[in-house]
Amino acid sequence: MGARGAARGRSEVPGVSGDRRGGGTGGGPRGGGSGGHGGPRNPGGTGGGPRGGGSRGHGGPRNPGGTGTGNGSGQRGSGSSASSGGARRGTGGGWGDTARGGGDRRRPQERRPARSEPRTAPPGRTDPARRAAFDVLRAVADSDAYANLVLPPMLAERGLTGRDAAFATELAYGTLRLRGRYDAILTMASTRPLKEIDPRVLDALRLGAHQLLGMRVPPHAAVGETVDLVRAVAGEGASSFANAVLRQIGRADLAEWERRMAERTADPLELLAQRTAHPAWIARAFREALAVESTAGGASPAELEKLLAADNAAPAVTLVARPGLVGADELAQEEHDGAIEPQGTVPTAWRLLGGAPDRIAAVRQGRMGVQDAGSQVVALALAAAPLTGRDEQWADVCAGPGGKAALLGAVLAERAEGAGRLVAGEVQPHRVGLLRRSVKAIEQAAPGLVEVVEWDGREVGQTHREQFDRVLVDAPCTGLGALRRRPEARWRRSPSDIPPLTALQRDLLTAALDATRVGGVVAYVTCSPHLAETRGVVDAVLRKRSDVEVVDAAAVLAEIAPGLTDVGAGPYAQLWPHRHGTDAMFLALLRRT
Ligand SMILES: C[S@@+](CC[C@H](N)C(=O)[O-])C[C@H]1O[C@@H](n2cnc3c(N)ncnc32)[C@H](O)[C@@H]1O
Repeated sequence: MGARGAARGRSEVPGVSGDRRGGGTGGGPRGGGSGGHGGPRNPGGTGGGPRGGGSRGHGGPRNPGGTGTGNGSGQRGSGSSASSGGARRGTGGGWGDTARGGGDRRRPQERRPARSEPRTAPPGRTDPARRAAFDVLRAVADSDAYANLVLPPMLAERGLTGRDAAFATELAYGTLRLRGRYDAILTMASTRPLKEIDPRVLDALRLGAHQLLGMRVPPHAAVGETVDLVRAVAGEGASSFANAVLRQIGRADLAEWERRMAERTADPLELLAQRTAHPAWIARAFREALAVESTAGGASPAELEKLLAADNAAPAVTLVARPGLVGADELAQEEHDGAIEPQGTVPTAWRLLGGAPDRIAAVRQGRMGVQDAGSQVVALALAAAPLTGRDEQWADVCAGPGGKAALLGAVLAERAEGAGRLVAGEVQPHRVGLLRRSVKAIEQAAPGLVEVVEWDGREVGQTHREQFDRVLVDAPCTGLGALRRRPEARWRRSPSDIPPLTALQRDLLTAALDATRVGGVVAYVTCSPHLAETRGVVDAVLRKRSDVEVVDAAAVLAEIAPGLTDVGAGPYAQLWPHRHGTDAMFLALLRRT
């Protein structure tokens, strides 16, 4: 298991008491998000904080790279600022002084504190929204916190709502997401190497850069407020330095900074990675995966750019209507009321049209849930893969927090008419708790159908030898396919995370195959397109076995979601945010022979 899997305890951030455990994933990578692509209750993976308000409408014209500056990563959609988004766009379409309201309009040098003031002012001395964004960045850096778990409780505890909450959310998430781009610009604008800058000052500079280049905050406000923040957290000397650097950044627009980046960076991939704010190793891994998974015989640079840009845009909130638990009439009524619309390609998927998901009764009751459409369709594919003989004993080997288990349970309840059993196992105790909550509605509709267990999935081959007809391995992975949901995730990962994860993934897949009866089907799923975690794992396991055949995943997907085309070269399927509007889910379907 990876290093970040462990529980992370309570927040030490001032004014935050939220749980930022993130959950880890065994492989830890996805943290709170790990069930991200699956979990109806997955706070980390589904974005947090006000949605909509900040995300739409302020990336715009100043962002020619097209990478957007979407705010929250989306799936949760608290709705608290959904309506404020339009208002915030206001006259200039940016986050101007007028939109922010209040605040000291004097020039930075006119706002120097009196000599008697302490060098480090207490929180609250600065603009509260900017201070909140700053504290989130510090929590991410210092305590390995997950931004989308830290920010919402911080906003609540500090009484930041509406526009201020949306501003803080966009500022924190946008800065975290685009950190690589801003660091490249800061390197050019600063007289000091970044590694010699006080980390607190560097985070504030990143926030300032995002206001200047990504949020269309008027330069005097972006610079002045950030300099105040630096003064409050690091003292007068640091504030002069910050003032000089931010003024330098404000002298050029993003297009000009990108032109300067291009002058300094010879490697086109590294330049693209910088412009789209991705670590170069991730951009390279995506390029390789696109090349292998492309039916057109190799990915074009333009397609890679689209993929990287898609990571920087907040995804729409997608809901799952769990079969048998939500009727067509009820869905039609919600659609008629303007609450949802069909997602378009995945039959169970619905797009939330604003507000918080729990405004919908079926969501409150667990009959619907928040779940990426890609997560839905891979679970549906396991349920639809052709199979002869008995079809009532199913298992989900890595089930927490339970998004896919709930969908599988609903399908099985409909299909098996009382005879079915879904064993949903998870290794982390607190995720077992989340899993129990996720399947509650299934339990009510079909008592006894779902059995939730705490287990190490690597052992199911021995403990449940050849018992199951269908088995899901939704493996712990790097989560590189869901970066759009987790602002800081791309900077946390490193290539060294891959080997321990792939070892775990191979073990889990091997165990799942051993736990499947002859003729039964296993779905191996990751929300990462990294070839080492996808084909690499499946091929390595298949090389060691002669009792497995590959089922054409694209053909199964074509049956259940005909609109979902271009899913790769086969026999596996790879979904992509820029092609399918889903997380980058990988699916392999394997039959025991
Ligand atoms: C990708 S998540 C699963 C998401 C889930 N299927 C859903 O849709 O909500 C992977 C899960 O595997 C769990 N895990 C990691 N190592 C495991 C192991 N050895 N046995 C069982 N579960 C494990 C992690 O704790 C994590 O909850």
